[in-house]
Amino acid sequence: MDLKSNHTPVLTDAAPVTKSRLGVHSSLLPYSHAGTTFTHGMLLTIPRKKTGILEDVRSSGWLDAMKSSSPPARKITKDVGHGFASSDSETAGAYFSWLLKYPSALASFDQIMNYAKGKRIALFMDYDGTLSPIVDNPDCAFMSDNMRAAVKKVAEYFPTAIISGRSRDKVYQFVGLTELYYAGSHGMDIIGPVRQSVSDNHPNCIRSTDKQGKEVNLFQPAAEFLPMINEVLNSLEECTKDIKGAKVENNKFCVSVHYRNVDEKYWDLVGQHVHDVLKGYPRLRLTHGRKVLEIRPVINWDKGKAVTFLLESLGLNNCDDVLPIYIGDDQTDEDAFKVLREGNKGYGILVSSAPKESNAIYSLRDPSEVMEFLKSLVLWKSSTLKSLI
Ligand SMILES: O=P(O)(O)OC[C@H]1O[C@H](O[C@H]2O[C@H](CO)[C@@H](O)[C@H](O)[C@H]2O)[C@H](O)[C@@H](O)[C@@H]1O
Repeated sequence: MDLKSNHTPVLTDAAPVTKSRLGVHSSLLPYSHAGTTFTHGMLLTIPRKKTGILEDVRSSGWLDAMKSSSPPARKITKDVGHGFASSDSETAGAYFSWLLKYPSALASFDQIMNYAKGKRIALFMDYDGTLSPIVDNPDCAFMSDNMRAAVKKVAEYFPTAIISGRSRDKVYQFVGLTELYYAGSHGMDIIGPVRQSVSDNHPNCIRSTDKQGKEVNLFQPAAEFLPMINEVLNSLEECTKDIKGAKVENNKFCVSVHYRNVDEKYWDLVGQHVHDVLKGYPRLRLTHGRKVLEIRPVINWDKGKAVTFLLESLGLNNCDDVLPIYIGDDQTDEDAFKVLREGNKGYGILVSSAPKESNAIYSLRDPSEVMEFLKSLVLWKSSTLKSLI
């Protein structure tokens, strides 16, 4: 099948951020959210990425989007006494104001658990920037042993899945835990438990076996794009090979073009090459991640749909006694936050050390806070279970 045609490729952010919070049931909102109004002086200016038709790199403003796509590593510095170094009090002030809108999931832990009482929690997490810190070399984004132990423990108590932009195999190599469910390629490659109703509803869902020989449902809604993705991967590798620091990553149903290690004066060149290659592939689209351009098939599927798919596979979708929690740091995670927010289903938790607009309800500053949150979930659950004995 020839998937090419002559339309203009579209440059999109993964999810437009809904500004209104009224769609969220008040019982799900932290106290400071219900009808949040920022008083004068507390207003934040949060940089938004540009969206639009992919035109010329320099004229369309998407070079700006490339520039603003990842907060500097240490924008907010911790200090033992009050949490921030005094030298950056303005940044710290902006962060604290932002926390009023996206309260810390650690500080609000009791409130979250209050809502979770009597409910079954299902946990979904992104990988890069959530379970592992952002590093310069994508091949070295290792998870710490402590984080692995925390994820392993949490998965003993709650159904847990990782939904990553990476290939499913790659994220499994990094995490190495058999007790989780994995979705790669931004949710376009999912292994979930066998459930007949799910395979009946999704034509591309087939019965398969996982690495341990266990029967599973394998769902790859973009399978037909594989030859096209491989073609684009080769072209992108070829045209960026002379740009120092550029790296093209094969994420199976998606391709990432990293420019984190490219001298800023060549970023537009990276963007222009991606643009030129994509001109011939209108059925592929481009999104911005953290110092990365992500190319993926134009299909009606994203991390939000992957969450719903996994909930269905686990027999947990549309159940009043289920509380899904999704933790992620990147633009593509917004789709998942949105699904939970709009369906009044559960909590999105944004991992960010810098203020940014999000569909999440809570926030955590960095992967170390994610680990604390996971440990707190385990403690809460084990003490709840003990109290029942
Ligand atoms: O959905 P995710 O699991 O968050 O995947 C999004 C991208 O993550 C990776 O890139 C990011 O992390 C790298 C390692 O820390 C970093 O070097 C890079 O700058 C970040 O953008 C992954 O390598 C990409 O393929 C994913 O698209």
